[in-house]
Formats: sequence, C-alpha cells, structure tokens
Amino acid sequence: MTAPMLTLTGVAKGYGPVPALAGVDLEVARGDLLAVLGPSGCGKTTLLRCVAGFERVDAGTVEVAGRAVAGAGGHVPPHRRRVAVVPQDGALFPHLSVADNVGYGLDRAQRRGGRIAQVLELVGLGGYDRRMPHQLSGGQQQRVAVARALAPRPPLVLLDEPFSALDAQLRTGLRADVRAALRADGATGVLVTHDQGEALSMADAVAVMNGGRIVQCAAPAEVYRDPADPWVARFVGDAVLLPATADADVAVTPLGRLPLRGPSGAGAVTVLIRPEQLRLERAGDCAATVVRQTYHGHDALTTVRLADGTLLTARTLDEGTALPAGARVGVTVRGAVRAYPGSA
Ligand SMILES: Nc1ncnc2c1ncn2[C@@H]1O[C@H](COP(=O)(O)OP(=O)(O)OP(=O)(O)O)[C@@H](O)[C@H]1O
Repeated sequence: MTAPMLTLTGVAKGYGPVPALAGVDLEVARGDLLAVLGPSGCGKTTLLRCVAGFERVDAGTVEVAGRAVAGAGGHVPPHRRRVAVVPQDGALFPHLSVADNVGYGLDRAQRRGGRIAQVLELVGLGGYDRRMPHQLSGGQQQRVAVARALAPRPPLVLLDEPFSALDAQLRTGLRADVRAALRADGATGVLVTHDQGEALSMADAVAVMNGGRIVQCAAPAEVYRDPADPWVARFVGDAVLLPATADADVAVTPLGRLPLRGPSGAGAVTVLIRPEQLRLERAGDCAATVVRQTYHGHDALTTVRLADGTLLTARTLDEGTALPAGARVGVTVRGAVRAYPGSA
C-alpha cells in the first residue's frame, strides 16, 4: 500500500491560552480530496495553516508525501513544502494577466512546455490567458486561482473555503469542475468548508471537526448515514433525534418498534432518523397532526406533532403531498435507525 499523501499525528496548536487544535490525527490518501468540515471557530483554518507551514505546531507531526515538514524534527518553511494553497478570495495578482498569474510559480521550461494552457483548459478557461483579473467574474477568478495552484504539480493542494464568496448556482458548477480538475491532474486535496453540502458532494472523505478535534473521519455516505454521535448527526444534515429504549436489535420509540442499525447497547438510547426516512400518509393510523409544511421546490419539509407532543420533521419528494396544518396523518419509518447510548 502506498503511503498517505498527508499524515497528521497528534497535532496541537494554541494561540495563547486558546487551544485551536487539540491533538489532531488525520490521513489523506494519494489522489483523494478530503473535506475538513466544522462550525466557525472549530480550528479548520488553523489546521490548514499548520499543513501549509504558515503556523508552527506546538506538538505533533505533519508529513507530506512521507516527508516530515513539521514537528520535533523542525519546521520546513511554506515555500519548501510543495503544498499549494487556494485562498478564499483567490488573491490573484491584479497587475498580471491570467497566464502570468498561472505561470507565476513555474520555471521557464515549464512555462514554455504548455503547462499554463493545460491547466487553464482543466479549469474550463482555455483561451482566457490574456485577460486581466478585473475582466473576470468572481467564479472565473477562483478558477484561475485553482489553475495557479495546480500549475507546478504540487503533491498537495489546500483549498480554504474557495467558493464561499460565490452565489449558490455558481458554486454548484464550480465545485464539480474543480473536483474534476484535481482528479484529472492526479492532485491530492484538502478542502476546508463549513458547508455540509459542499463537503458531502465533493469529497472522498469528510473529517468533521468540533472544538479543535476530529470527531469523525469517513466517506461522505458513512458520515451522513452513520454519524459518530448526535452532534455530528445534526451538523451534517437535518436530524430527528428521539428518546427510545433499545432491546436487542430493536428500539422502542414514540413511532413504534424500529429495527436498529449497528451496535447500541441496551436501555435508554437516542435514535437518529433522517427526515427522508419518514413517510406521511393520509390513510393508516392517525398518529400525528400536521403543524406546518414548507415547500422548497425539490422537496418539502413537513413538521408533525405526535399524540405525546413530540415534533418531527419529514422530507417529502412527491408533489401530490401538500398537507394543510391540522391534517391528520400516519407516520411510518423506512429502513433501520442508528441509536446512541443515553437520552436525547
Ligand atoms: N491569530 C489568532 N490569534 C488568536 N486566536 C486565534 C487566531 N486565529 C484563530 N484563533 C482562534 O482559534 C480558534 C480556531 O480558529 P480557526 O480560524 O482555525 O477556526 P475556523 O474553523 O477556521 O473558523 P471559521 O470557519 O470561522 O474561519 C478560534 O477560537 C479562533 O478565535
């Protein structure tokens, strides 16, 4: 097995008394894109800056392509790490053309070898080489920033919330194109984001951070389907968390007996149900009353109240399910549910 492209072992970093990273262990496989996902202030940017070399770690080690770049052995400066950074605002040189921005880190042979045109093609900007940054849209400027990062073929590309300043529609297209460009170039990437959709849709693996620690690192589907704890469950998507009692492979819940997925222990548990697992039907047991429904185009979210007062939100996809407040519905759960020890 080939060594990971990036390995962090026990990395700690504080700013004065504030611990921004509290012992981070992480591996990124070659060619993968890892998303570091977490709320504001959890330490994402600090982690990226420690990998890039802009910050010195207080403890632990950072290895890039098997070579120690930070730790007890010393601190390799950023320009010697062969790690490229795509900043939030692109940070293009305003007085340089697109081609000169992209070619900035290349030697003469690389510039002449057609690498600039190649990476501009990769990011969908073939033919834009003579434009100046102010003649580009925000999205195009970010594409140039990605091309500039890829140009010298760095083993590792770090992307620091690169799409956050762009509007939603532009972001979706750019995410897919940037993912494809990284893949086509064989680059390994680390993407910092606080956007769950971005992390789940782009990355091969998602590291969820909270309070300076990685609380879960797994494939996107696993993080969504099998979150490590109720906090992760809520952070990576909409979550219905209900108190229940586990009994072997079944949980006794306000919605009846539900099959359990994975280990849970016995006794008081909290079960996780995703809103798309809930089915609301006019027929059947009138177990709930509709409180409100909000329409989102691709789906609708319907909040219902059970007889015991519990509120649940279901996601429905079919157009024929407009449900007025006060309507009586039956609630059923599709598939197995995950349970966590303790009450909600
Ligand atoms: N230069 C600094 N001096 C002092 N404290 C800092 C400094 N930079 C970051 N911090 C603190 O370290 C913690 C982690 O910050 P960091 O910027 O890494 O978080 P983040 O997850 O990237 O947040 P955001 O999503 O808001 O950018 C926060 O409590 C922050 O206030």
